[in-house]
Amino acid sequence: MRPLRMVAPPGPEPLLRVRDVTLQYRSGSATVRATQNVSFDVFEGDRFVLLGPSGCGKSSLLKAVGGFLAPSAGSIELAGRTVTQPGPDRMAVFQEFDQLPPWKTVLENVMFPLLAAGRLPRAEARERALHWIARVGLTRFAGAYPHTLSGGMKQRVAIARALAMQPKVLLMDEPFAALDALTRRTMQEELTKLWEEAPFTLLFVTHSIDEALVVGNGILLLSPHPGRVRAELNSHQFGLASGGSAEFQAAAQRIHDLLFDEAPAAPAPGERATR
Ligand SMILES: Nc1ncnc2c1ncn2[C@@H]1O[C@H](COP(=O)(O)OP(=O)(O)OP(=O)(O)O)[C@@H](O)[C@H]1O
Repeated sequence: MRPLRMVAPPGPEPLLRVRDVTLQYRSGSATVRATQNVSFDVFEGDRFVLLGPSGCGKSSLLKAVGGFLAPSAGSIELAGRTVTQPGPDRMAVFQEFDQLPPWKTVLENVMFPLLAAGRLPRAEARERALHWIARVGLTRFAGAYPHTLSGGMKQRVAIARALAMQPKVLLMDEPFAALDALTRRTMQEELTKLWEEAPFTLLFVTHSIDEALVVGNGILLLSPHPGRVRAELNSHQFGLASGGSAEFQAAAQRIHDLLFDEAPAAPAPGERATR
């Protein structure tokens, strides 16, 4: 299938520029190729989703943007600088609930990166952390330890901790995948609301088509292992309320077909086929 791409409007420079990135792992004498020649741009304030089947290299791409995995070919630039190592300008939220040190309270967890990065003196770090804890609705739990919180609450702490750092880009790797369906929906809603209150730039990995449509304003579809770009779609018209609509269902079906090669990919309005 030929990849589809949005017709790029002339505009500002991308904040994140990923170009022809091939990622591979070496274990002993074997080499595992995770992605091949993947390119995409993320602009400031985008909610950009990487969507694809298990093993297509979504997490590896996020790791590479995070600076934890060097491309074997291609380049990654953030704000015009080549990414070569991790940095506090890229904070990550993972799926695992144990990403919060259990011996630190919610407040201490959110303050920790601010202090470790030397961003703020303690009093200001505390004030900033309390602000973000309030933004995610956990003020009453500021003194609680992670083991006393539900999965959704732990993810909210992780989001507060990341956003308190005011990263250039927030990296989220299937952050809601381990939650029950209702909580997952609530978390998608809360994340979207946080973004609407004060937009940030998001790079979000999921293998749920519905989640991609709700969370993202742009979606990169990746082919199965090793991941190559299959299509890039605009999804800004969808919010949580549109979940059951015919338009939403049609978009979900179209993505499904593109991902699994089950229908000829006639370009939709605003898209064009490229090589
Ligand atoms: N540390 C590693 N060492 C060797 N191979 C790895 C490593 N991490 C990932 N891989 C391989 O790279 C490929 C891409 O993995 P990755 O986790 O990036 O995919 P994914 O799309 O995020 O999958 P999932 O949705 O299942 O998390 C897979 O074949 C995987 O087995």
